[in-house]
Amino acid sequence: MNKKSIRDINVKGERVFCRVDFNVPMKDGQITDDTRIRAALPTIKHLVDNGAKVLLASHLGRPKGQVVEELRLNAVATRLQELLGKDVKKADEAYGESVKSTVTEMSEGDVLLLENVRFYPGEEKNDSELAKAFAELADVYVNDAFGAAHRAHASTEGIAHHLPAVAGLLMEKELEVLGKALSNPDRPFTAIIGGAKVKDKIGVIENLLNKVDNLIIGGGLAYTFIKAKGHDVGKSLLEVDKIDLAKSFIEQAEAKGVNLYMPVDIVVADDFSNDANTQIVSIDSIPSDWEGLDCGPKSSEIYADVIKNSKLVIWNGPMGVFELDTFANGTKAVAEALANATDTYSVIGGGDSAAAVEKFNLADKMSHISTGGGASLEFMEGKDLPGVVALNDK
Ligand SMILES: Nc1ncnc2c1ncn2[C@@H]1O[C@H](COP(=O)(O)OP(=O)(O)OP(=O)(O)O)[C@@H](O)[C@H]1O
Ligand SMILES: O=C(O)[C@H](O)COP(=O)(O)O
Repeated sequence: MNKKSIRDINVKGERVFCRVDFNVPMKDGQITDDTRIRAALPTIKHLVDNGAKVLLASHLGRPKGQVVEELRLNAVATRLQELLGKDVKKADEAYGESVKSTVTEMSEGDVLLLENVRFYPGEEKNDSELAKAFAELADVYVNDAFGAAHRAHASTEGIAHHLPAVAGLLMEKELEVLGKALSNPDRPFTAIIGGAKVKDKIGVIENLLNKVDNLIIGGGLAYTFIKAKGHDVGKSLLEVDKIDLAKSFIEQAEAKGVNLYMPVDIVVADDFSNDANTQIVSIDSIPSDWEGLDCGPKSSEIYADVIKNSKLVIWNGPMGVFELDTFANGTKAVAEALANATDTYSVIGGGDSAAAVEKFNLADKMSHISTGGGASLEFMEGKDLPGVVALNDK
């Protein structure tokens, strides 16, 4: 990474404004998955152990520039305090006079969690006044929020123009793993792209077609490819306006010598529910009033074989509607193949693929699970992430 990190600077006695991504899933005021808080601990501990006064800032949800009581960071502060094993103070604002006076009273090694930065309209507008107000609280800016690095917001981008700005350890690790995969991959290199729609994955397929040896297409987007091959898809998810694009991806793969794998069989259902009637059919015989909701067992076997013979696999997007157990087998088979492939370095793009490996209790068997859904997708598309670009070069 050509950006400075907290390892390159001395933080003793410094007030550090550290942007983290504590955008954790919540239900009835309780955190249902604290992975993102755990992932930020190495950076927070580094800052604490090296005598910084640590101000943590994060968004939670999408409150759209106003205070939403359920989206306060109080539960996050409590969980962080448990995980860190030391006091974490929580401010009810993210900047301003009362926060400033709290910061004045901080000692080296103290941790203060600021309020949800998206309570302020200036955050998502990347308002320079708000960025300055955040910067006034601190001497140094650290960005450890890889999950929000694709957003050019006041606390992820704007503030970096007003303070010395470096990456945290999580940010550094994410960029290192994903960066190596895209620039200098161990081969054979396989990408597995699933999820709902072609539309959301155009950029990533385009970019990866120039880099991978194998491309596996699954999930809802596979049906547009199956249609492009000339088969009827019944009531399955189909993006009519993307059929030509799918055709061109199939042609490009051939021209570039990329092995393109699509489902050979699928699980079709007469209803989008766990109790639907289902059957396994070959892709050339999808019944007209049924919809495909998962890859079939033959497809899973082929995919598992490709995975086993790969040195590096990047996975983004589930193979079927894994949230419903009836249609989770294809996604589970891919997760299990990755878990069993001990010579394969497995990188899980965040979002639903990360949720799927958690659901199947296989998270600890993966080499790297990204904390960023949208951010890892944009990175894999080859886009610059504004929250990274704004940091100081080495
Ligand atoms: N055959 C299918 N028909 C309809 N929906 C499907 C099908 N296969 C997968 N899905 C749905 O696609 C959704 C995931 O799609 P999405 O494109 O958001 O994936 P992702 O990129 O992993 O997620 P994120 O955007 O959170 O990173 C899941 O909710 C899943 O149920
Ligand atoms: O959950 C995420 O992907 C990040 O925290 C970014 O959240 P956002 O999509 O609301 O900007």
